[in-house]
Amino acid sequence: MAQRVPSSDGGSKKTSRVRVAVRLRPYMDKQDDKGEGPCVRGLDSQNLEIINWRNAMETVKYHFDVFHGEETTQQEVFLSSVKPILPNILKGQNASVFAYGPTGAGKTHTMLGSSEQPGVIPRAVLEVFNLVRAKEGEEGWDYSIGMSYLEIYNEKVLDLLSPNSQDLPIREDKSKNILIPGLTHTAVSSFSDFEKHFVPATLNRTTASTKLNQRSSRSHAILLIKVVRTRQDLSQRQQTGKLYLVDLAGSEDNRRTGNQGIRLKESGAINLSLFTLSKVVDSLNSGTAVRVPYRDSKLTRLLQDSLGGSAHSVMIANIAPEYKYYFDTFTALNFAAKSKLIVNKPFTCETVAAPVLPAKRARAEHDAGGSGTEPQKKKQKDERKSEAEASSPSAHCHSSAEPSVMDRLMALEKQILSGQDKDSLTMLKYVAQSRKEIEELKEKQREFESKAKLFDQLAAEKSSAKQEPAFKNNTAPLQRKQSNVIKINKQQAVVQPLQVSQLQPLQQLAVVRKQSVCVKKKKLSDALEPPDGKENTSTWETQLDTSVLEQSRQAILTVLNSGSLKDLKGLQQIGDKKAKLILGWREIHGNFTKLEDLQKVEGMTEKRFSSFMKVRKVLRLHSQGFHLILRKNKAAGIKP
Ligand SMILES: Nc1ncnc2c1ncn2[C@@H]1O[C@H](COP(=O)(O)OP(=O)(O)OP(=O)(O)O)[C@@H](O)[C@H]1O
Repeated sequence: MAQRVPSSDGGSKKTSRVRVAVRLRPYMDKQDDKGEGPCVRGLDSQNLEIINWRNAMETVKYHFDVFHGEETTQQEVFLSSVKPILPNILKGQNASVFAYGPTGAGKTHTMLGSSEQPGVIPRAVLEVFNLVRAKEGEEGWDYSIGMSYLEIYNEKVLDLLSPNSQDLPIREDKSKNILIPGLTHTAVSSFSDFEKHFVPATLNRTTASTKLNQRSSRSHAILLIKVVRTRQDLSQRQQTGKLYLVDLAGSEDNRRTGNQGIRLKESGAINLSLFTLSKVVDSLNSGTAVRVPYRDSKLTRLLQDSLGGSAHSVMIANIAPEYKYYFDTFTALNFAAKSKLIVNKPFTCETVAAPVLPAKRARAEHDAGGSGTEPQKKKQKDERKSEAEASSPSAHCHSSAEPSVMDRLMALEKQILSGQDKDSLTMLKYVAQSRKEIEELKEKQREFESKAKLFDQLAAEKSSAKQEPAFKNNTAPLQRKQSNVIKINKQQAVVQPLQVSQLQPLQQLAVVRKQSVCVKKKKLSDALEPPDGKENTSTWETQLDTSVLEQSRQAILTVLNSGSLKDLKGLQQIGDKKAKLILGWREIHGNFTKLEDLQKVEGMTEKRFSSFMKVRKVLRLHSQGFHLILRKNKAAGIKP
């Protein structure tokens, strides 16, 4: 059985963190039915800015390992973000590349691409074959390559190489390797052999048309490439390196996708697993969590040995520039900003087995992933050799569904082999930059807080003075174009607080309290709002049961920390805008530790906060008073 052993090249001592690249897809006019222009744009190779949804005159800046702008080619994405991690697989280490982002933002384009523009998957697999070919015979190792391909659809693990299979279980062995018993693992001897299996299997992936994407991926597609290297001497040492290439399903806002029925169910499963992924990222990020919730979704369970644990990971967060993707883009950027702080510890997955009889050996290999018997391996090796020897593209003729892919990849291969990989130096820079980036994140947080203060001041003074943009660029400021449709929507979105109807019974309550509890003969509303406008808590708050108050505070705190947009809007005096502000604050700062933290949320002035608290207390009084009325009426024989 494969075991984790310290990497001979010292890999276990080094740490490598998840590299985060952000890719902005080109602006697609037809997707922007309101013609509002882009809401996000790149500043340089690592920075981008997005319009601040709280104030369209401002932008929020983000810094990532790499920013791929709209013009970036598939090859550039591969060279800078993926190619550098691939050699680790040949050393028995794990690597993973996953594309994250809202539906329609370009994940499948990035991972799979098209026959004209092949994406990360075909390029990475081709590169693995090239690396193996270059190593073969050297250093006394034999190599074999195998593949599995699966999708997670509605929380079911389905084998794309064997499409009629049932939901497969996910297991973990003693050495914490993730295994999927029953999953097809096919030995592949060449790139064309890989393509023969991969292309038809891709068509088995569950896709459907949604309002936002005509061919939307409804599942997480995970391609596993396993490289097994076996020592040529009698020691039988074997190392297994895994490469996960993951095209995640898009994060979706069902109000925009218009999903219903089965689409809605799929969407629920997609969002749940992505939510768990973000929780896993959060836990890993904080570094303090006792339990990382990998087991809460199939996706995170499967990625367990490639995220936050053992693998060299790259996340490509895909974003779209159209305004209608704004909220998803903002969420994706915040998710990605968290992910870049995860630290992975590379390990080598190696077995040291006693020499075994050929039959037993074949079985052991089958159990470890079906990397093939000795004659099979020889065949693979021969095939790889003959492929290497072949010089003309016609030598690579194959029966795949899309032959042009192969020709283009052959041309690509030549290009890559002759080109210079500038990325190794860049990789070194990232290590030195990590500390700096943490500081920058803190700085960004401080910036947010000072902006929030400024906003409060301005709101308080009701100043009509024009606000300065938060980030000055030489380029024209990024501003949202006016759209009539938006104006109408905004009006529709205004939620009128039900103050009159909910505060109405309070008068009765105050009277009841006066009679039954014998408190000061003072109107409750007077106590809540004394003439000087200051809250006189000592006169009325002390009349309440403090434990009830505390329970109430805790309940609100729970909603603030874990409530959805809808839950937040369910709180009195929290409308759509404020609920979003709270979500935004939570996204950036984490949980509220006490209710008073709410005042840190933009727009939540001291006065507003105090009136928010008053309503809470009033409602609590209301409920206490209501029970008192019931009790009193019951005693007097009055039916409710
Ligand atoms: N960088 C790009 N250059 C050109 N076209 C792109 C780019 N990125 C995406 N597209 C196009 O945008 C559309 C949506 O992209 P894609 O299907 O890859 O999105 P997705 O994020 O995978 O969506 P879903 O999650 O719904 O599957 C496609 O037509 C794709 O060709």
